[in-house]
Amino acid sequence: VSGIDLHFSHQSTFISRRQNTSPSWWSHGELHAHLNGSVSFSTIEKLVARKPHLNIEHGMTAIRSGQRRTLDECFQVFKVIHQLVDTEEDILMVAKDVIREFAADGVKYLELRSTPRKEKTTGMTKRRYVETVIEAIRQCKNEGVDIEVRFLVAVDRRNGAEVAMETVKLAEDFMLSTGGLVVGLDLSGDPMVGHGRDLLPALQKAKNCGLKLSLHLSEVPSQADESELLLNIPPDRIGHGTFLHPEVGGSQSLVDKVRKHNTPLELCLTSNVKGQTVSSYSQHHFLYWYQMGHPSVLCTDDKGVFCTDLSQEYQLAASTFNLSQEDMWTLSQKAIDCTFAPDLQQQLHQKWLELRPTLFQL
Ligand SMILES: CC(C)=CCNc1ncnc2c1ncn2[C@@H]1O[C@H](COP(=O)(O)O)[C@@H](O)[C@H]1O
Ligand SMILES: [Zn+2]
Repeated sequence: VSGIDLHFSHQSTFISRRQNTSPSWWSHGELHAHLNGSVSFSTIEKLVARKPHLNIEHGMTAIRSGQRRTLDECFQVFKVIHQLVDTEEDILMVAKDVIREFAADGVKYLELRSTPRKEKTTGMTKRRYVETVIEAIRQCKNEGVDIEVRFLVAVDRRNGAEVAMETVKLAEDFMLSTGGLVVGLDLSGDPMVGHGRDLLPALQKAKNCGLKLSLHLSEVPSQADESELLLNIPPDRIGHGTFLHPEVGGSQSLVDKVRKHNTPLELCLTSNVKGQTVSSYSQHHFLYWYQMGHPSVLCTDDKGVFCTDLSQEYQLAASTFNLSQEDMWTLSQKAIDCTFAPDLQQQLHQKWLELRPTLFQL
């Protein structure tokens, strides 16, 4: 059975089971979600209706079950979505929809990340971009959506050192002015473009001013030197880390650095399989790190683009690696210790314990 077949069959199991039970599977913390990659089908439809002249169809914004794309093709998808999301109204709608959808999936703690964008044609500035996401988080809170949301400002590696430094300053301003809603900085973007050495001063500055750092590292095989360098900062979490270990062309020295600092990994099964950096679910590096007892957190990456959600990622991990409900519960519980909101951790642990009995009735 190929990974994709597995994916498909689990999706049906997941849907039929979910109809009869509480929406919460193992209680969820989502720590790696790019805002514009998380836009659902129904939100895309609303955006397309607002901008019919763009002639964008849903097939251009999502990679369905059974489909795989090269990394390059995946990054083209983000360009299409960015065309659809280019005003403050769009950002507000997209962010609120994404937050509500994670909540409906049972996610109780969400760290969203997004790259501030300036759009000349609509007058949107990077500052207004971040303010609008913060506004969406506040509105959801006021509307009683049952989820805690924090925000990471993202640096797109393609834009170079100067933009990275500006983004860090913006993130620092918002960290200080939002009462703790902005908690960190993400480094993402096409891993084939740019080099982390140029971004080191900006990342270092972010760390020094108290922003937590989550860096996409070794997402492709050619990044070993960059990872050596960036792991010295050290980051507070690692996105993907697909090619860190020696068996896939990384090195023991990289693994040792990650282990020395006990740096948690954010692992996104569907994203890596559909983006073809991992050949099948069973080959995913989740197993390598999980067997080592290293902190590993299941995440969606881009739930809209990859047509998944966090429950489905947990279900995939459980069936692919033969994990029990108790294992999954522990995995979900340990994710709490990896969040960038230490002020919430005690409260989240309490919430997870309260939800536990309902989860084991499945
Ligand atoms: C192509 C592929 C397999 C994607 C998954 N892996 C990724 N690797 C690096 N950066 C990413 C990935 N997914 C999303 N992003 C970043 O998130 C952005 C979209 O969300 P946003 O506009 O920042 O709100 C993309 O433009 C890109 O900068
Ligand atoms: Zn990512």
